[in-house]
Amino acid sequence: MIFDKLAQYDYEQLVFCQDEETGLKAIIAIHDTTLGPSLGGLRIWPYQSDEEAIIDVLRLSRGMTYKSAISDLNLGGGKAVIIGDPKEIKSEELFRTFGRFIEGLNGRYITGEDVGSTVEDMETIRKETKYATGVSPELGGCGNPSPFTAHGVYKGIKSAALKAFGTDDLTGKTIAVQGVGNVAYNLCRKLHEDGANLVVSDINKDNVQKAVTEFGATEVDVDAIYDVDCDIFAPCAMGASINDDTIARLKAKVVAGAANNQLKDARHGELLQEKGIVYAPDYVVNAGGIIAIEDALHGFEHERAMEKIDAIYDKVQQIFEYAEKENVATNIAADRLAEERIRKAKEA
Ligand SMILES: NC(=O)C1=CN([C@@H]2O[C@H](COP(=O)(O)OP(=O)(O)OC[C@H]3O[C@@H](n4cnc5c(N)ncnc54)[C@H](O)[C@@H]3O)[C@@H](O)[C@H]2O)C=CC1
Ligand SMILES: CC(C)CC(=O)C(=O)O
Repeated sequence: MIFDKLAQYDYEQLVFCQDEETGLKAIIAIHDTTLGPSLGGLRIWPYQSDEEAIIDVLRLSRGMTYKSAISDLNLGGGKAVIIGDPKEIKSEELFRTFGRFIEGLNGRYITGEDVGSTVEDMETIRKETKYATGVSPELGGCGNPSPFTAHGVYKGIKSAALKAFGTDDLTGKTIAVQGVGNVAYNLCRKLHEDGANLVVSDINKDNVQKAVTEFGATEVDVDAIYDVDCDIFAPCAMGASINDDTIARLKAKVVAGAANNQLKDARHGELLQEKGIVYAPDYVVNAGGIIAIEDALHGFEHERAMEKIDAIYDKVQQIFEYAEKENVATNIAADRLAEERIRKAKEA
């Protein structure tokens, strides 16, 4: 059954890591290393079952293959999950044990931050392996990738706004932001500075309060975010938030945000298109973090990284043009362009 899952999207490797003493239960998924070593963050999450964790890490690792391919990075797709509540499970020894598992893969998988993991955690893992990124500038890293991701998402939102509204000026636009964690906090600051009206939801009330106080955001209940009368919907929490139920409720003309795997299934990109909603594919607009991390692999230069992240704006336009020309939904257009790059690399 596991092999059927791996064969479905041609995953290379799935690694289960267990350590009784520290309580470590981790899974590393390596989807594709055609373009280079697999790189993707570590998610720490209290999955309800092993099955749920496997599905998440597989979906996330495949997304990383496409993200690096479309972003012109020489990296493959991988991701890791640790099963557990990040507020309870963390310890130096747990991360060091995990680091030794990564070291055992000899560079086939490089880790970084995702939901539940921090710069400090990466630095602990780094004590056991050099294949841990997103570490502080003193250690040669780019630091927390979230502000870089936020910058790319901001550029992606503007690019999608140009397509939907004929202008990328966000002044007076109402933007509903689902989840105001590390990435969305930085994103909200930029949107607020541009004069957008923010409506936010989060299961974490402290995060909501910060956005309300600092950016004048309006709070809505977690489920009510889909019904907000807004111009732009920015999913910045967990995956699969764009599905049959929510698409029917959305009033926005644009969907663009930080979350990985926003579409429950590929067909939901087509449903958005049918509804006249401009969708900026998730892995295109949220690539700022991995672009900064990749830059740091060659000696981090902030300005150079920001320039590469700025290019997300044009990349999104390029995808819209391809989608129009080929008469396909924007998520399909992005997939095809990413797959084309991988195919060419295989043939070379
Ligand atoms: N941190 C990064 O650089 C990157 C993050 N991403 C993706 O962006 C998303 C956000 O990442 P981060 O900001 O780093 O994580 P985070 O954990 O700091 O933020 C996520 C926020 O979403 C909230 N949340 C969870 N479930 C929710 C729900 N049902 N409704 C509303 N809020 C909910 C959490 O309470 C938290 O505040 C994730 O999908 C992540 O995989 C993608 C690329 C890079
Ligand atoms: C290390 C991260 C910024 C890369 C990643 O996992 C992602 O983009 O989702």
